[in-house]
Amino acid sequence: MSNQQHSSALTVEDARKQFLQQGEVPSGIVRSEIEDSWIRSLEAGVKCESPLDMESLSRGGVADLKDKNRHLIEAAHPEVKQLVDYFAADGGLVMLADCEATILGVKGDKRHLDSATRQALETGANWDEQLRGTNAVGTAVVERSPVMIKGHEHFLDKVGYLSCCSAPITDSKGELIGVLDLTSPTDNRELPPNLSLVQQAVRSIENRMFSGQFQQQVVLSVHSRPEYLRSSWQGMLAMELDGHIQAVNEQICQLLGRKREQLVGKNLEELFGIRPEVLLTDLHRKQRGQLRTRGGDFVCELLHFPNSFPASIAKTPAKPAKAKPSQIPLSAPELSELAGQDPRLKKGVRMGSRALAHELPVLIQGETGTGKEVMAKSLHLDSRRSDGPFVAVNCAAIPEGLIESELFGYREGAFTGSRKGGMTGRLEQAHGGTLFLDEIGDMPLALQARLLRVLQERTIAPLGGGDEVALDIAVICASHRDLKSLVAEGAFREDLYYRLNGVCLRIPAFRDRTDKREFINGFLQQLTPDGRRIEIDPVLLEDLLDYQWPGNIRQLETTLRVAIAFMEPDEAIIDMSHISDDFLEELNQTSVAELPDCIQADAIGALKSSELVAVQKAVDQCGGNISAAANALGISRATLYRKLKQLQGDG
Ligand SMILES: Nc1ncnc2c1ncn2[C@@H]1O[C@H](COP(=O)(O)OP(=O)(O)OP(=O)(O)O)[C@@H](O)[C@H]1O
Repeated sequence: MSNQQHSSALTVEDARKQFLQQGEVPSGIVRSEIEDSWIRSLEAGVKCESPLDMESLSRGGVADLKDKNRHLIEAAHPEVKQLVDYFAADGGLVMLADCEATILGVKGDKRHLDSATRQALETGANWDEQLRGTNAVGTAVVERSPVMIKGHEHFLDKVGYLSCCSAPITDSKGELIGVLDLTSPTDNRELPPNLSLVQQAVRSIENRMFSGQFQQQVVLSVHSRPEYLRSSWQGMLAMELDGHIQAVNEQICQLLGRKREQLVGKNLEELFGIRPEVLLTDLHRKQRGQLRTRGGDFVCELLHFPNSFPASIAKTPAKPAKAKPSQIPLSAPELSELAGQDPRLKKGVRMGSRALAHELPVLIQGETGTGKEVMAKSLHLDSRRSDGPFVAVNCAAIPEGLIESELFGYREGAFTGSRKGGMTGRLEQAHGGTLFLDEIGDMPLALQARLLRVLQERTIAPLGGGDEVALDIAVICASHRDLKSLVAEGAFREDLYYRLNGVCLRIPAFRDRTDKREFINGFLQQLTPDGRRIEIDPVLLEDLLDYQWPGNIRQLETTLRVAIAFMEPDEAIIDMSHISDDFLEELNQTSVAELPDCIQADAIGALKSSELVAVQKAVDQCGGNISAAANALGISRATLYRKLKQLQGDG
């Protein structure tokens, strides 16, 4: 009988016994990673027959452990919850461990476990491979890769009835920070632990932590296929506004076929041949950008843009907000500053502030990026509730199935999978302060009725019953959609519309503001990092004033920030050279589009045929007067300026 035939008749348990007796693992029975782990376990002196006695941590010890790993625990919460919902009903457990294989939390159905295992899987128990031998959590820590350990592949006899899958969780530097694990009894044929499920959950956790860590940077979602953008398979890249790459996730390294150190510290342009301001303008205007490499093309979307408010204009409440000690103090401009010099806005701000003072709700309407949320914050900070919390809920961003519990909260045991201790809803969190309901037009109809009742009665009854809680809140709502039309279409309750619409404050689109020039100049100073005095070239400023600004102040902010980032330290004037080609193109289109058709055709034709020579000639003929030359050529000053730059570059 050949060795191979002999060994294939062996069970994993036999193979392990044989290994322990003879010091060699019979071939063909277990995977090489199990064999390696058995050898390590033996060398560490672990005994297969050892009991599962675990030293349990004191309460203080558990609290310290959780505190040390709180970012991981918080980031993993949604995936742990989802896996528990999916997995626990069939006897599965979901575990989170730290980077040393110490359990941070176990959720799910423990009925299938014997009492020793139950105790060994408490928070604080350590599953280091050196102590417990081959096990999914401990072995994943050693291997730094996902592992599945089935039945008697475990080194300890006592856990031979379990099957487990673990995947390591790493931070933005690729360092191990924890392990996620799915465990169930081996005889569970319904839902055996699934390695790809754990890996997918881990990618989502890592991506969430990545986004949270780079609040002051631009964060991009990158993939070769657009359908994978913003998914757990997305590549992620965090960079400064000048394109300096701060961090990348593992997926982008795999997509690009590069190591982390070949990407971090490099410049976007160096890697992808695109200037950051060009990419950012694309992302802003078209929501999507393209990154080209020799290995192929990638698409990207903007996940995060650096936090907007410059400290210089931030108004911070005198006393810290009550909501949570760790909360970042709310900042927003003074109301007078916000209104600027636009008479409609000034009136709106005055009315909004009075409405809140008289306990009336405020409805803010305006196009996207006009500053509805900023306005809500400023109104709150100006109100008598400024010391209380400001709680913002974006009704469009919360999945329909979650919005009810998110808003109204629930009591413990309200439904299967509900959190222990229940959850305080956002309405209750806003008690003593202001509730800001953004994109209220997207609230499902069924919930509109519930919200109406809360606003009428000023009390709230969380899901799952219990006492009603009195609410003292100011309510500000916002929508970029016309709520009146939604009412007419039957998509928004009329009674709620009238209840919310104490005062309707319409923020004008930026292009319609009468104080654009002052606003741009003032805003520029606020955005300038070190108090440097910066001006905009008068030719460029005129073009900016003529532009339509479909993304309103948000788009203006990006444009100015990008321009500032591209100024040399000794430059004091922003001109066309600091503006991306794409955005210049748009400025031109606006200008050319304003010309009569025949002149437009002439201008474009002239430009294409005679090119730069004609440009130089026109400028010379006009004695160097750019505006006059642009007029003569029938093109905008922006285009002319760019052509001149090209000429100078060529010369
Ligand atoms: N008056 C202002 N002064 C300075 N910055 C502003 C002002 N108004 C808005 N912004 C900036 O513009 C951006 C968009 O503002 P905000 O999110 O309040 O707009 P919004 O109307 O609520 O947008 P959306 O409808 O897309 O949610 C933010 O980055 C904000 O900092």
